[in-house]
Amino acid sequence: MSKQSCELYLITPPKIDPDAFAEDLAAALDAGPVACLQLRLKEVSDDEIKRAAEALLPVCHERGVPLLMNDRPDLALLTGCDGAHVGQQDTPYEEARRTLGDEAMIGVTCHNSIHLAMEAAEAGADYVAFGAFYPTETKEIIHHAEIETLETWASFSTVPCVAIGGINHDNAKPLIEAGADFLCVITAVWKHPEGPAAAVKAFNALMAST
Ligand SMILES: Cc1ncc(COP(=O)(O)OP(=O)(O)O)c(N)n1
Ligand SMILES: Cc1ncsc1CCOP(=O)(O)O
Ligand SMILES: [Mg+2]
Repeated sequence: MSKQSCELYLITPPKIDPDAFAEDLAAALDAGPVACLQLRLKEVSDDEIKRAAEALLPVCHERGVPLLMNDRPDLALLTGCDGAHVGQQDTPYEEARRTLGDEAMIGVTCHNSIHLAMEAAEAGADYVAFGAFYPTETKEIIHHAEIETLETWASFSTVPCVAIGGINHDNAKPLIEAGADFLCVITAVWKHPEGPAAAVKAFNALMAST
């Protein structure tokens, strides 16, 4: 079967008990293809992030799923993550690349800006992320993204683009149709009423049929 053109990119819930979450994660990853997981824990100690990475790395790697560290290329290196995601206020892309080396996967937040995305892509980013597309309770949103930005990006760049922000099964289709290579999701997977595995299945069914 050929690979579908849009894939699911998961981020961890904002707060986790690493050992308990490792079980939810295993169930989610076993439910269908997931391209990548990002470990995103804000306002916790480095030790907590390291403990979480230790618990989640084997779950991801046993299933061939790369684990990216949010914000902290230094901790990505220390814990053996496969890469990092950096925002415009975080470690600059070039420094992240120097820290992690050529093989690492590094993504960059570009809000709604083709200009930022071109800078990131020219510098060597593995993907550019646009968002937030829809209202979200996960993060206070300053930058809102338009679906046309995905279309514009997809029309001329071969660097993959990620769509993020309030994405759920009911609002995802236009993002897929606009050319998003990845849908990045938190709430609609981890808080799905039927559980994360059902959510992963439903996203994959939607992406396969769009
Ligand atoms: C895939 C992806 N896209 C965007 C973000 C947001 O990054 P940033 O703007 O640095 O905000 P925080 O996530 O650090 O609060 C992301 N993490 N992942
Ligand atoms: C980290 C981040 N960056 C832009 S929106 C967002 C949160 C996405 O979470 P959710 O899928 O719960 O809306
Ligand atoms: Mg950040």
